[in-house]
Order: sequence, then C-alpha cells, then structure tokens
Amino acid sequence: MPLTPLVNWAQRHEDIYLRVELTDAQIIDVHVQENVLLFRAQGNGAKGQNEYEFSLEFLSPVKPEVKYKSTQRQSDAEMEIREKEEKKNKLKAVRHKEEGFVSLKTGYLFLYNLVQFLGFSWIFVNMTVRLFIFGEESLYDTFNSISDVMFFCQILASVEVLNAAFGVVKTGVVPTLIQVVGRNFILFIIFGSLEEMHHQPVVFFVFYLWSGIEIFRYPFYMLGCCNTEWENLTWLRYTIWIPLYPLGVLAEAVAVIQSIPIFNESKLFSIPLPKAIGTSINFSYVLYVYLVLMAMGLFINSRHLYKQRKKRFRTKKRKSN
Ligand SMILES: CCCCCCCCCCCCC[C@@H](O)CC(=O)SCCNC(=O)CCNC(=O)[C@H](O)C(C)(C)COP(=O)(O)OP(=O)(O)OC[C@H]1O[C@@H](n2cnc3c(N)ncnc32)[C@H](O)[C@@H]1OP(=O)(O)O
Repeated sequence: MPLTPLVNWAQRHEDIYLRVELTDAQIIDVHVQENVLLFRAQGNGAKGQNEYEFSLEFLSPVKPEVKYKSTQRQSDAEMEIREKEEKKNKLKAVRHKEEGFVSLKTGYLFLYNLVQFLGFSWIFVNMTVRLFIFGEESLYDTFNSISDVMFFCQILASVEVLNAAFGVVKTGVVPTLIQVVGRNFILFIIFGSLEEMHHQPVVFFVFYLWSGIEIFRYPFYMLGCCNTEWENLTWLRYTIWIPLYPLGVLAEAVAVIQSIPIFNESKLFSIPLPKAIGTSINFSYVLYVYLVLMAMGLFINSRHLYKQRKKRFRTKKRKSN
C-alpha cells in the first residue's frame, strides 16, 4: 500500500521547489500532467522502507518541465536553492553593469557624432553660401575661412581609430586608420605647412568633398545610437561615397602634385644625409611614395565601403522579406 511522504514546498519567482523527505530513494518517477504533479518512489521515509507517492494539483497551469535531484541530506537541497538564488542575483548585477556601460557608450557616441555633424555642417553650409555670394573668388579663400573648424573636426576624428581599436564600434581599424591618417596628412602637411597652398582652389574641392559625405554619415550614426533609421539617409550614407571617394582621392592627389615643386624649392621636411654622402633627401620623394599609398588606400577603402554597403542592404532586404 503506497504511503504519502513528507513534502516541503518553496517558491522563488517562477520556480517551485519541492523537497520530498525520503532517504535512499529509488525508482523515482516524477512528471506533470496538465496542472497535476505526480510523484512515486521507493525509499526510506517516515514509515520506514516503503513505496511512497503523492499528487499535487496546482491552481494554474504549469510548464511540464520537472527536474529532480536525489540528495544526501536536507541541507543539500536548501544549499542548492540558495546557490541558485545567488547565481541569479549575480547574473542580474552583471546585466545591470552591462546596461550601464551600454548607455554610457551610446551617450558618448551620440555626443561625438553630434559635434562632428555640427562641425561638418557648418563647413558645408558656409562654403556653399560663400560660393553663392562670392562666386569663383570664394575658391581662393577657403583655407583662411574654413581651416580652423576643419582642423578641429579632423583632430577629433582621430578618436574614430581608438573607437575601432577598442571595439567601441563594430568596424575595422585599418580602413579607419587609412581614412584618418590620409586626411590629416593632406590637411596638416600639404595645406597646413605650405602657405603657398592656402589660396589654391584645390582646398575648396577637398574640403567640399570631405564634408559632403560627413553631413550624412554622422546623422546616420546618431540615429543608430537611438536605434532608429531613416531609409533615405541610410541610402545616402552607403551610396554617396561612390562618386565622392574617387573624386576626393583625385582632389587630394592634385593637391599633393601641386605641393611637390613647393617642397622642392623650400627644402621643407627634407631629410639631411651624412656629410660623406652629401646633400639631402627631398620631401618630394616621400610624396611620390604617398601617391602610390593613396591609390592603395582608395582601393582598400572602396572595397571596404562596398562590403559595408552590400552587408547593409542585404540585411535590410532579409528583414523586409
Ligand atoms: C595605415 C597607415 C595609413 C597610411 C595612409 C596612406 C594613404 C591613405 C590614402 C587615403 C585616401 C583617403 C581619401 C579620403 O580622404 C577621401 C574622402 O574622404 S572623399 C569623401 C568621401 N569619403 C567617404 O565616403 C568616406 C567617409 N568615411 C567613412 O566612411 C569611414 O571613415 C570608413 C572607415 C571609411 C568606413 O566607415 P565604417 O567602417 O565605420 O563603416 P560603417 O559606417 O558601416 O560603420 C560600421 C559599424 O560601426 C558603427 N559605427 C561606426 N562609427 C560609428 C560612430 N561614430 N557612432 C556610432 N556607430 C558607429 C556603424 O553604425 C556600423 O554599425 P552597424 O553595422 O551595427 O550599423
């Protein structure tokens, strides 16, 4: 004749724990049918070695997932419950920390993108307005009127290399490094160090092409920080580089070529050689090498941007299907 064992009940959130007081329990059968739990086992209970069973009807339906463990002593089961609770609490604390980090990162990225957006918008609008007001004349005065803000934005853009390197954003370090180093070389070495370049119209084209993409790229990132997307903006961010990038590299190459005779004449940045060999290595040789690097940079980054474009529009298509 089956007997009823002593059963202890505990409930934590959505989990129910039952402790059945049987020692040396064998042939244990526990399962749930609809909202009834059925237990049957042989073991040593309150009435000695016997077959024990019970059924427990729940008020509401329960998931039919039953896990059981035969333990040595009563305290083992209690420790198990406590350990589970501690694990859950630890998990909660980790999740809390992660959420805090994510919101800090998002806030930082949003602010960074906002500052860059404002800077490049100022450059783009200012140049457009000046072009309308002063016409061709404005092409010769771009450096003096715009360079301060461009210096600020491009120095700040170096942060993007760190963002990529430390995994703050999911992007490759190499394309970002090529982009930032490439632009800063033109801005600081070619334009910044040669006064003769300040009044060249090429400055206008370089600055206009650079800001032409950034007024779309940074607001696209800002929306991304808010988990939002505007289809037209996404399309512009991943499409407008197709004409702008080669044109940008072309304008930069023109600037480098224009600067070569100036460097040759001024001997600026020329590398002195030991007296035995005589003379010095002119900086123009570095610029010839740089022109080759530019072609490589154009290839690497166009391929990268093409991949990013394909990835973006492929995932979008899949999402809409
Ligand atoms: C190693 C030594 C170097 C030596 C140099 C030698 C020569 C170099 C020659 C270089 C020639 C440069 C020419 C250039 O100056 C000409 C021009 O720029 S012309 C104007 C047109 N230019 C462009 O279109 C390029 C604009 N720039 C870029 O697109 C980026 O800088 C680039 C690194 C090229 C690509 O960007 P990225 O890899 O980041 O791609 P995604 O935008 O798709 O972003 C990937 C994911 O990361 C998230 N992300 C990225 N940045 C941010 C951010 N600031 N805030 C928030 N989120 C960000 C983005 O949302 C993507 O995430 P998800 O995929 O989840 O959406």
